[in-house]
Formats: sequence, structure tokens, C-alpha cells
Amino acid sequence: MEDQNNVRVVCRFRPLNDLECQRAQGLCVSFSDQTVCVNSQSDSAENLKFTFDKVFTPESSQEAVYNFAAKPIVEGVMQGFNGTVFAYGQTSSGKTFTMSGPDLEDPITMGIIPRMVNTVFDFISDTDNNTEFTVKISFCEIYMEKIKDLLNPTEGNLKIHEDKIKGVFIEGLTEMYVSNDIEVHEIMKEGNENREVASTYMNAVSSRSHSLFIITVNQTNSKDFSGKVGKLFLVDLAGSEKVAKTGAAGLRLEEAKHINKSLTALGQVINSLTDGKSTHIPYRDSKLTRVLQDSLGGNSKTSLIVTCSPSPYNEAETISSLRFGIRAKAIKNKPKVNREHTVAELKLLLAKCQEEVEKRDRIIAKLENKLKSQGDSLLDISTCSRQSQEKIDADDIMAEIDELKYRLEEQIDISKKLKDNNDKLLRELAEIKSERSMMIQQLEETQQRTSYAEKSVKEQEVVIEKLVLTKDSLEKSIEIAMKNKISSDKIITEKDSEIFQLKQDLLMNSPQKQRKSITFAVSPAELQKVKSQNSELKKELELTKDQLKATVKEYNKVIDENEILRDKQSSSYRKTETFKTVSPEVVSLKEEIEDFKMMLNQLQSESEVQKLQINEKDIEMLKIKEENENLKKKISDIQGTIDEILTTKPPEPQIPETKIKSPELHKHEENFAEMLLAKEKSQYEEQRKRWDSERKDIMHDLENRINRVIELEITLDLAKEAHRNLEKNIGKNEKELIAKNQYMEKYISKLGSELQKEQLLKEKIKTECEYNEKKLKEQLDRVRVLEAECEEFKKKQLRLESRLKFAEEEAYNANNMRNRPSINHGNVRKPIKGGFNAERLTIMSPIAEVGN
Ligand SMILES: Nc1ncnc2c1ncn2[C@@H]1O[C@H](COP(=O)(O)OP(=O)(O)OP(=O)(O)O)[C@@H](O)[C@H]1O
Repeated sequence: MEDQNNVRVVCRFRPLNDLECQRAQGLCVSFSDQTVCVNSQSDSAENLKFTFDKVFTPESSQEAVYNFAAKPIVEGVMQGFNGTVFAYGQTSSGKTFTMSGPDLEDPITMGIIPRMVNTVFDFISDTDNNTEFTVKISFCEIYMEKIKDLLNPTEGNLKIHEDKIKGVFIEGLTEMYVSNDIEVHEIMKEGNENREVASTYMNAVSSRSHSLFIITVNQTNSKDFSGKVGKLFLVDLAGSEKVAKTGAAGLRLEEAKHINKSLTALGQVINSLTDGKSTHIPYRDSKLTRVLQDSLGGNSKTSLIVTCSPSPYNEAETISSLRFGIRAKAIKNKPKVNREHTVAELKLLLAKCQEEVEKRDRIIAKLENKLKSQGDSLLDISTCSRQSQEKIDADDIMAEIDELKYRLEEQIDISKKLKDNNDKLLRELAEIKSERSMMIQQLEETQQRTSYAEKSVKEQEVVIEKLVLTKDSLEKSIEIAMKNKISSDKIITEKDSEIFQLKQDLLMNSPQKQRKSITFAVSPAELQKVKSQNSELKKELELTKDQLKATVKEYNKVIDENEILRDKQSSSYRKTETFKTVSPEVVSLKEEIEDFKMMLNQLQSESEVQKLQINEKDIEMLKIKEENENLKKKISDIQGTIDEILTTKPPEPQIPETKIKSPELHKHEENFAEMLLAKEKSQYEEQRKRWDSERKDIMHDLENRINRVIELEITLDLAKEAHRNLEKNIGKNEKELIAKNQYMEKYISKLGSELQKEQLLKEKIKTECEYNEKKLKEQLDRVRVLEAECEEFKKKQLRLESRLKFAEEEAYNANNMRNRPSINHGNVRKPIKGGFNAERLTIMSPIAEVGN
């Protein structure tokens, strides 16, 4: 039964919402039964008219929409056709409202899907009990080009496949057997909770994916074992949206891009299907079009509900949706009943054929016998004609028998194949079972290892925490030690400079100033004071040094002068000697005395100057005692010489014996000589007195100087002692500091090495941790893989079990064709016999098992 069938397209307008009421006044559309007229608000645009199979106004009920747009489709499904109902429209136009409705169980507001489910079960309950039904449901969504199983959300990226028997299908999609509408509602609710929805400016609960609700109805007639299967696709498309209006950003924007892209692909498929010239239909451009391949231009009865907003605010989107609907209306599908030839049905057919063959064989045999008994002569024309007629019949029958034989052979082949397949499946099942037990064992081992690894990771984490704490405290200690070291270094440097300064001062400074006891631990103010004192002492020392130099210079000068004086004295002495020996030369002697006097005067004046100079310069002498003694000795020599000179009587002038002097002349000469002598004597006395006083002064000065020298020597000794003490103290402190420093350095190096060790340990633990984490991750991944595999195996096993049971059932059915007892396969399949009306809403069976 094949027919060309256009896609039924209806259009539904929803009431205005709050946003639209705020944005614009009134409606932009007017309706008739099948026509929508868009009264464009913009001056440039002309009014547009669109004709559909039906137009539903904002006042239209859910039931009305269902009855027109969906009920015929579900009725077709119950006859073995494939059916599709899908809703298309801009975001917030009412697709979900139309397909699901706000309440699945509210008879007024429930949408197309729950109504269809009701229709399916109504149909089953209204059918006589010779037909057995199984109803399976699947629920998935296409979100960002990935197919997610809403009944098993762990399956997030299912693949689409196609084969000759099944057509296009989603591999691995969960199919649940259901036996009543309440179960379906429960499963739907569960699936809806897994859907991707989000709030946008346009819709508080906007679907961000295309959802597909699939109902598969299998029916088998228990009389003729004929079977048929109808598949119903109920599609709630995601809404096309203008990003500016919905305010989509980030993930919402990505979703919007995918939604719009797949809807464009849908539009292109519809264009290609309807333009009359395309040879290629781009079904593979998106998952949506690929899944809906049969619904669009294929083996399906399809209804499209275009949902629209009547507001001028959404005029452009409404026009676009209406255009889409108009194009879709032109799609022609080729729906056909999906018959299923069960083994039982075929065997029944075969048995019938065999019966017929046997019957015919019997007739032929009878005829042949008759022929033989009557002989060839009895054959007349009429017999011939009857025979020929019978022969024709027989030929037909033989042909039919041949065909039946051929079909029988085919069925035997199929049965054989099924048996082989069954055996293979059994073997697979056994393998899977053993594999599964191995995997469970592996899983247990892995879990054990994982728990060990977790435990060791925890322990290591504790160790790391402790180490981190130790490291922190060590770092703090090091910090403190470093600070101490820095301050110690600073103190050492200060002390070094102080020591150096003090050493310098000690070398240069006057001991007097250093009498003060110098302690090591001086305050900065004291230090400053000491420094200033030191500089003063230094200055004083410099001055003293200069004075000493000057004194030495003067001393040398005095010595030189004394030398001159002695030379002069000796020359005077030599002259006196000459005077004694040469009395006749009195005149020249007088002259010489005059010279001498002058010289003495000069000496006197020079001595005066010297005295003045000595008095003026308060020079301190740094001379060792020997030099003083020498000075004293020299002075005493001078003194001796002077005394000698003074005590020595001048030689009496010798009168040459050859020349006889007169007594008056002689007396006169004697008087003159005495006078001269007295004068000279008084002069000598005077000079001696002066020299005495000078000597006294010098002696006094010398004594002072000696005292000063002694004093300086004492000060020097004290200073030396203080220096020694200081050195001792400094040495002691220095030693302490050095020891302290060494200790600190040792401590720091120890801490450093400990820290290094800790860091190495930490690094080691870190790498171990990383390694363990990696291992753990690997193990977890492995566990996950194993779990997934296990899950997969479980599923496979279930599928195999169900297939096996199905095959067993089929085999059993085949063996008990005529007297078939009813089999209840528990939770694998849920065969529902037609006419179960009384039980329908009262029995709440457990959610059916997965099947494929
Ligand atoms: N015919 C209607 N009567 C009353 N309210 C409606 C109707 N159609 C839609 N609504 C309301 O409009 C809002 C948006 O509807 P819905 O969520 O079904 O839009 P949608 O097309 O599925 O949007 P999206 O594409 O964003 O998922 C909902 O609050 C819904 O209840």
C-alpha cells in the first residue's frame, strides 16, 4: 500500500505575551480558516497572504490542534505507517506548548505528545484481543550538534546509522517498553528534566535543543501472525532566534548559532525537496535533517505545525516562519505500511501451501489413476478439454507449489540462519559473561588499587602539609637568622671601624686624652664624643709634635751657639794666653779685650734673644733622659768653662827684661792693668750672674720638661695599658662576635642544607604525588572505561538476552503455531493484548527494561 502524500502544514498563533503588549499595539495578522494575512506595519512591505491546511488562532484549543494536525498521523502509525509531527517557529512562539503542553496530565492543556500516547493506548484497548502490541518509547535531543539520550543522559553523543531493514536510526538510543500512558508520562517527565533549557529575554524557559520523542508500536495478529510496525516521531524544534532580541551571549550565543544553523539546513532540505530540480537532498548537512530524513520526503506521514506570534514586534520572524511552512507544504512523502513477516507467519503460510500442495497432489494422483483405468482410447475431445483444463489448473498449482517451495526453502534458510545466529549469540553471551566476570574482577582490583592510591595520596598530602609547615617555620628562622647576621655584620663593621679608629687614635693621640677608660660597648653619642676627643687629641698631638720638633730645633741651635761660644772662649783663652806671654803687646791686648767685650755683649744680646725665644715657646720636650743629661752635662761644661774663665787670673804682663821701665810707668801700667782686670772681673761676674739665672731658668725649664716628660710617660703607660685592655676587650668581644658569627653561619648553612633537603624531599613528594595523581587519574579513567564497557556489556547482554528471548519466543511460536499459549516475558517486553481497556489506567507496571 503505497501513496504519495503531501506534508500536512498547519499554522498556530499564540496569544500576545506581556513583552509584546509592551512593545507594540494590536496584531499584525488576520486569519481565516486556512489563510493568514500579515498586515505589515512597515509602509514599504505589502500585505502577505499564506494558505495552509488549517490556521489556528490564539483562541484555538490544544485538542483542536491535536485533532487536526496529529491524530491522523497517530492513526496512520497504528496502521503500520511511520509518522512525524513537528513544530517549527521562532523562539517563544509556542512549540513546546503545542507539542507537550504545560501539564502532561491535564486533559485541557496537555499537548500533542501526551494526547498521541493516549490515542495509542486507546487504539490498543479498542482492538480485539487477537492482536498483540508492544509499545517502545525513546526520547533524545540534538544539542549543539550532539545527540543526547534523555532517558540515559550519560549517552551524550550518539551516532546516526542507516540500514536496509531499519532505515535511518540512532544507534544505542534507549528504547523503553511501556504498557500504559502513565508510564509514558513518568518517562517523559524524567526525560524533560534532562533537557537543555535556559532563560532568555524572549522566553523564561527556552528550549536550547531539538527534542525527539519516538514511539514505536509493533503489532502481531495472533490469528494469521501478520505483523506491522509504526514509528512516530514527535519533534519539538528549538526556536529560531534573533540574537539581538534574545540577548544571547556566551554559551547562549553558541547554542543560538547551532540552532539557527540546523534550522537553515532544514530549510535547505525542504527547498531541495520542493524546487523540482535538485538531484541531491542535503540530509547529511545536520543531525536534525539526517534524523528526519524519512519524515521529509521519505516513508512517513508528516505534519508540520508552524507556531507564530501575532505581534507586530515579531512580524519579520512570523513571515519567515510562514514562508517556511509554505515551502514545506510542497513536500511529497511516500508512506507505506511497514509489514513484518514473522517466522510464525511465514511458517503458517508454508503449512498452508504444503496443505494445498498435498491436496493438489492427491487430485493429480486421482486423475492419473483414472486415466490409466480408462485407457487412451477413451479419451475424447471433451475429456481432453477437461484434462487440458485440469492440466492448466495443475500447472498453476505446480507453479504455486514451486513458489511455495521456494518460499519454504527461503524460510528454512532464514530459520537456519536464525538458529545459527542464535547459537552465535549464545556463544557471544557466554563470552560476554566470562568477560564481564573478568571485568568485574578487574574493576574490583582497580577499585582496591584506587582506594590504596587514594589512601597513600591522602597520607602524602598530610606529609606535604607538615613539610610545608616545617618549611615555613624554617624560612622564618632563616629570615630571623639572616636579619641577625646582617645586624651582626653591621655591628662588626662598626666595631672594626671603631677599633681601627681607636688604633689610629692610640697611635697618634695624646695619652692624656686616652686615660679615659674605653669600653667596647659605647653608645653612638659616646662614640661621637670619643671621636671628637680623638680628633682633638690628634690635633694636640700634631701640635705637640710640632712643638717638640721646634724645641729640638732650638736645642740644636743652642748647642750650635754653645759651640760657637766655646770656640770664642777658647780663642779668648788663647788670646789671654798670648796676653800672658806677650806683655809687650798690651795695646793689642786692649784691643782684643775690647773685641772680647763686644763679643760678650753680642753673646749677651744673643743669649737674651735665645732666652726670649725659649720663654716664648712653651715647647714640650720629648726627649729621653740621656739627651737631658747630655744637655745638663754640656751646660755644666759650659758652666765649668765659664767658672774656669772667671776664676783664672789674667796673666800678668811680662815686661821684657831687656827694656828697663821707669817706676812711675810701671805703677801706672800696674794700675791700669788692675783697673782693666777689675772691670773685666766685674763684667765676668755680671755675666756669670746672668748665666746663673739663665742656667736656673733653663734648669727650671728642664725640670718642668722632665716632669712633663715623666707625666707624658705615665700617660703613655696608662694609654698603653688602656690600649692593651681595649685590645683585650676588643679581642674578647671580637672573638665572641666571630664565634657568634661562625655559629650563625654554621646555623644558617645547616638551615640552608636542611631547607635544600626539605625542598628536595618536597620535590620528590611532589613528583611522587604527581605520578600518583597521574596513575590515579589513569586508573580512574580505566575504571571509567571499564565501567562504561561494563555498562555497555550489560546493555549488550540485556539486548542479547532480549533478542535471545525474542528468538526463543519466535522459535517457540513457530513450534506451537496452532496452539500457542500466551507467554509473559516479564520486564523485557510488555506485550499488550488488544482490548485491555478495563486494566488501562489502573495498572501501573514498573518502568520497562531497555531493549533494542
Ligand atoms: N497557544 C498558547 N496559548 C497560551 N499560551 C501559550 C501558547 N503558546 C505559547 N504560550 C506560552 O508562551 C510561552 C512560550 O511558549 P513555549 O515555551 O512553548 O515557546 P517555544 O516556541 O517552545 O520557545 P523556545 O523555542 O524558546 O523553546 C510559554 O509561557 C507558553 O505557555
